[in-house]
Amino acid sequence: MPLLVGGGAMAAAVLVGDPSLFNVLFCPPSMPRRSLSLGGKNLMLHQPPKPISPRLILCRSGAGALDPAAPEKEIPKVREGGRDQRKAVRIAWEKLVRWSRSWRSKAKTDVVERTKKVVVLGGGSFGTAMAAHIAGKKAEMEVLMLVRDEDVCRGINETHFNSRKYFPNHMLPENVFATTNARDALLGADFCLHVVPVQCSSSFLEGISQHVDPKLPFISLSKGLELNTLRTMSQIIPQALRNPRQPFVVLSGPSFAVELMRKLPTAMVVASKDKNLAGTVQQLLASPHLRISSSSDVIGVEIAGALKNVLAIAAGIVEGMNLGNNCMAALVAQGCSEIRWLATKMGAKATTLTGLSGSGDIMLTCFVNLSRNRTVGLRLGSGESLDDIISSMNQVAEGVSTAGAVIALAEKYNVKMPVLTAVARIIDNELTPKTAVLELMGLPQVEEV
Ligand SMILES: NC(=O)C1=CN([C@@H]2O[C@H](COP(=O)(O)OP(=O)(O)OC[C@H]3O[C@@H](n4cnc5c(N)ncnc54)[C@H](O)[C@@H]3O)[C@@H](O)[C@H]2O)C=CC1
Ligand SMILES: O=C(CO)COP(=O)(O)O
Repeated sequence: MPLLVGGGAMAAAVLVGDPSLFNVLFCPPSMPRRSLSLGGKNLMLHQPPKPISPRLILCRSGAGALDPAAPEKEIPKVREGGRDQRKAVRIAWEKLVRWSRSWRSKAKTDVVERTKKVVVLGGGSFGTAMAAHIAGKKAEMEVLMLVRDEDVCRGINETHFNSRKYFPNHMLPENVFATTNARDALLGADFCLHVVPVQCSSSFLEGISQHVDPKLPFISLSKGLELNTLRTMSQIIPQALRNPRQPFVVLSGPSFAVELMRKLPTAMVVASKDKNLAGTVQQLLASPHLRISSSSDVIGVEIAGALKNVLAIAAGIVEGMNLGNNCMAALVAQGCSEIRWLATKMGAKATTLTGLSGSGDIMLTCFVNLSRNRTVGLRLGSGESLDDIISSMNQVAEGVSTAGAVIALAEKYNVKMPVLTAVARIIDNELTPKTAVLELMGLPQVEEV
């Protein structure tokens, strides 16, 4: 008969299944009972033998938890060790600080020094936050936002606020300006930040391509896949500009615009096939409150950033349906696996998917209410229709369009993606959230891969 060690809630939950299947090994001192009544049966609870095999410890943790008679005289020794340990930790920290200082002393600052103008395509939430961030690096730098709306343009130039839809409480630096004229915006720019939603990026860029210098580095911040073509931004930008050599960098990671605007500590990653360009953009963007890592894994960063938005919708649905924390954790873990399966088949590195653009952004958007994609899911899970949700939103939720593209990609690469497919079916109004959950729970119990 199997031995169940521990008498807490987890053990009780296991026993509820079939108490007769277990012998219970009870761990004092927290539950000084000798018997437990479950399902009408009285179970005998045994004191653990001493010492107990660690293999038997199922549901208690913490040093000495299973040894109530741990000798008092050992305590001073632990305290001695504590002092030594604190010293070791201090030395390790000091080493880190020295390493960091020497690294910083070697860090180049010439990129910011020689940058005179940055153009930001897109005057929405993230475009505005990034414009303010870069402008904050050097007052003499001109940061020019290309926007569509004349009122927004006037507001930025005359009052230094982009307050029509975004950031009514955040004054922009004096060196942020706006224009509705693409030629003026792009003329003489050293870098271009692309922050236009993915689905309209291609037509938008085709319309301004005649003003784009073929050597102008494009830094893409848009996260998603184009619905019918399944293209990522690293494909959309050079194709729309008809220049396969347009310098390209993708910038991604956990970064809500509002927190960047408030200068809260944030970390992102830049990825480019051109290592020098990645390093240059890293220098351009890094600041005391924004850490920028670099990578060469463009496809990994792009796919992670696009798919996390679909997973965030799923997380919102779970929240909206009140399915609990166990369900949320299981769903997000499964979603992470699905993203890894697809992305690695497309050539992404597994390490990218556990980094800032993968796990980092998944944690942020799946678990934090500021996410618009999660909010879409939450409202779907609470019973609202997608049409009502979309028509009441004044900002983009990229996961809605990307969901359809993901399923086509999954088919192309022959990857099973139950959670992300369920999101696409719910968005297409072909499945209710409740049926989706029942069907997902009924899938075969398979080996973890
Ligand atoms: N807001 C955030 O916290 C973050 C957003 N992003 C990504 O940045 C991209 C943009 O997002 P937001 O700025 O937040 O969106 P938003 O909805 O706040 O703004 C979108 C901007 O794009 C413009 N736009 C829309 N359609 C257009 C078209 N056809 N042609 C030209 N411009 C058009 C709008 O006028 C608006 O200025 C998205 O791909 C998003 O995933 C990435 C990280 C963080
Ligand atoms: O990508 C984001 C943060 O990293 C923003 O997420 P949402 O588009 O869901 O708000």
